[in-house]
Amino acid sequence: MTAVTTPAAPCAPEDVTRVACIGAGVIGGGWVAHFLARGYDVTAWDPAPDAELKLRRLVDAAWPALTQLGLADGASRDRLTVAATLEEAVADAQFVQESAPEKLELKRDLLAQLDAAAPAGTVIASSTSGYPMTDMQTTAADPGRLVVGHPFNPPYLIPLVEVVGGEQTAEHVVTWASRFYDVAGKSVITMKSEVPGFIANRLQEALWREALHMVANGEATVQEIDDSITEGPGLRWAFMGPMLTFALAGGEGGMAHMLDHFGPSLKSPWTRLEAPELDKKLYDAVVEGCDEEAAGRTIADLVAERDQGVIDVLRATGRLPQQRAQSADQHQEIA
Ligand SMILES: NC(=O)C1=CN([C@@H]2O[C@H](COP(=O)(O)OP(=O)(O)OC[C@H]3O[C@@H](n4cnc5c(N)ncnc54)[C@H](O)[C@@H]3O)[C@@H](O)[C@H]2O)C=CC1
Ligand SMILES: C[N+](C)(C)CC(=O)CC(=O)[O-]
Repeated sequence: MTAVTTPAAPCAPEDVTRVACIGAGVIGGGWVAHFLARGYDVTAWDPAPDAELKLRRLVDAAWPALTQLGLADGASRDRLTVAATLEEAVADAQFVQESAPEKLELKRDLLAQLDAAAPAGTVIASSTSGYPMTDMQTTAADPGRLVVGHPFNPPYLIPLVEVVGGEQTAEHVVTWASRFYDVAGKSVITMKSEVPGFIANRLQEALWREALHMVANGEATVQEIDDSITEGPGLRWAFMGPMLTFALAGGEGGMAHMLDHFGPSLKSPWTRLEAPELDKKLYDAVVEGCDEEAAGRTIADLVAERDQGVIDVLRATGRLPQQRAQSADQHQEIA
């Protein structure tokens, strides 16, 4: 990384009070809800004519879940402003989160525009699901302040953010962004190098590719694929990742025995490496399978069900923000 002329951020991550969210769809709207619930003043901008209506609807739908999680002091939906222009949105922002459509040219142009409009040094993060920042920062005057902050849907409930800079990102910007997300209540993985898809999407993509192969070949239905995860490995993955889970598959011998025992089967023809053609037949099969599985539940019903499910899992595994704070206090008392 080349830390060149990028100035320091206008304030420390702990002192940020004003955040701008650019692009207010599924993810941008989710970020808005998260930052409002954590007590920030949020200014949003989105070029779609109905964006404000949809954004306020999304925030209203998320608010009951956020209230259950525990709102920060002073948190209020009234602290959301929807700006008329991009320039107005970022004019006095202390942090900018970009969540526009996943199109490389659009991201390049938008990040350059944001760089031109935001106060010098303000860190600008992209929610991109997989573009390396190196490919997106090519036209900005100060590429050093651009960094990836990849969230998970919905950003107001799923803690993880993957932070990674591009070749031209200043190192102090990566550090600042990671600390800021941490202060803002997220769980941060700061990656040392750029990997397309980062860590989690690379893993999810492999699973997704195999699921599509099975649907395309009539080997499993959409419902069976979902059940195979929610009734199986998904239950373990909520609190123990695939590595440690498999270490337990080796019994007393742990991962070493697991590798000796099952390692050779990695060469068995279980996976199909190439992505399947997403032709009309497969497209329709996946869409219809999801409709069948939803069995009349609307997207709003499913969002509410998912939100409650995530909260229940966080609560059951001691990871609600108030539970984390309590356990930190207990550790301090013991020490
Ligand atoms: N949907 C998901 O599950 C996740 C998406 N992401 C990433 O978040 C970003 C946004 O994705 P979604 O929210 O799903 O898309 P979306 O389609 O729901 O929202 C995109 C929003 O950007 C607005 N927009 C269009 N042109 C724009 C421009 N030039 N400047 C600013 N806003 C513009 C649209 O009006 C729309 O409201 C993408 O980079 C995506 O890869 C990241 C994690 C998860
Ligand atoms: C579907 N997606 C690739 C945009 C998903 C993500 O990027 C993360 C998530 O929420 O799973």
